[in-house]
Amino acid sequence: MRMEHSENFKAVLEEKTREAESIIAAYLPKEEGFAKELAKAMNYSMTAGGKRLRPLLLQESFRLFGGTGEAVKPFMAAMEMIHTHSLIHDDLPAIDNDDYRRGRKTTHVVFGEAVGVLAGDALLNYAYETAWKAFPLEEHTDRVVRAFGILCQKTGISGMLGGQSVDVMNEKAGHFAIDREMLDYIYENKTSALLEAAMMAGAALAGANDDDLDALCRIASKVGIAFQIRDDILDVTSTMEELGKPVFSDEKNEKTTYVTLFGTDGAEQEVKRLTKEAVDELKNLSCPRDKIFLEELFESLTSRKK
Ligand SMILES: CC(C)=CCC/C(C)=C/COP(=O)(O)OP(=O)(O)O
Ligand SMILES: C=C(C)CCOP(=O)(O)OP(=O)(O)O
Repeated sequence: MRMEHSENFKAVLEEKTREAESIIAAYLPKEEGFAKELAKAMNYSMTAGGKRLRPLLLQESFRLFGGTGEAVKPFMAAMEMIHTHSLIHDDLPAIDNDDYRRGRKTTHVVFGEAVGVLAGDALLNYAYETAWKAFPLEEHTDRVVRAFGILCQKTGISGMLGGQSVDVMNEKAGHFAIDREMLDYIYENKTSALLEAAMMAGAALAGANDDDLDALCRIASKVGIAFQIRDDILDVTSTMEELGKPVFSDEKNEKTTYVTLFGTDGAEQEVKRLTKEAVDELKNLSCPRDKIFLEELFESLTSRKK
């Protein structure tokens, strides 16, 4: 049976999301000068809302390992910039060709395709420029170096971009052309890699050791795959009003997903199994602070309605 979320969890989540929003807002590029249109396009999607999951995970694992200080803030903003870059590019005509995201017309629809491509690129680059601002904020600069390396590695060919490149092949292949091993590679990389980056970078900034980082990587990997499978399920069961993005997008692009391979019930079973494994491993993780919020967050994410 799924855990019912406490009223307290909902209130704490809202408060933490609001805090993440204000931290992100403080690092957005200024809309001025000749490149004003580019900054506007970058900020258009960054300010459209969204769950702010990756900054929340980063902040929470920083807290779990007793992190203090300000260096976590630019990293939180950087995580959301990387994620938002990925959404802007994912929606482009050359990839999913979707017109709505976060309840608004997509960036390329509003600003044109060229500015859409550039806004995605600029956000990815600005993410590193932003994370770099953590150096003067933390006296243990080795921690910042480590977190920075994690961000770079999990975003590129050995992470998100590697996964997305195979997902693009998936789109061209038609239903059932992709087997489970390849699908797991796609989900592990296009989706889990950023959750892993968030949890590992947060813990690295707090001074966690290699074993802790490995454990967080395994946990975030499972949560990420479950999160992506839930996204597949919502694509065929929810509505555009609820999600703020088009439904049946996977079908339109003839993508193989957990739903096409195993049906909605089979996909649900996988979400439950992965969530349980992630929560169990989190319970076994030894860290100085309580893990209750994170456990409830995992449960809420994988059973989410949007
Ligand atoms: C570098 C790029 C472009 C990365 C994209 C990463 C990603 C997880 C996109 C969303 O996947 P999706 O297409 O399954 O989800 P949605 O339903 O949100 O479009
Ligand atoms: C990985 C996937 C499924 C892309 C959407 O991510 P989110 O569902 O976290 O999107 P926002 O809330 O940030 O808009």
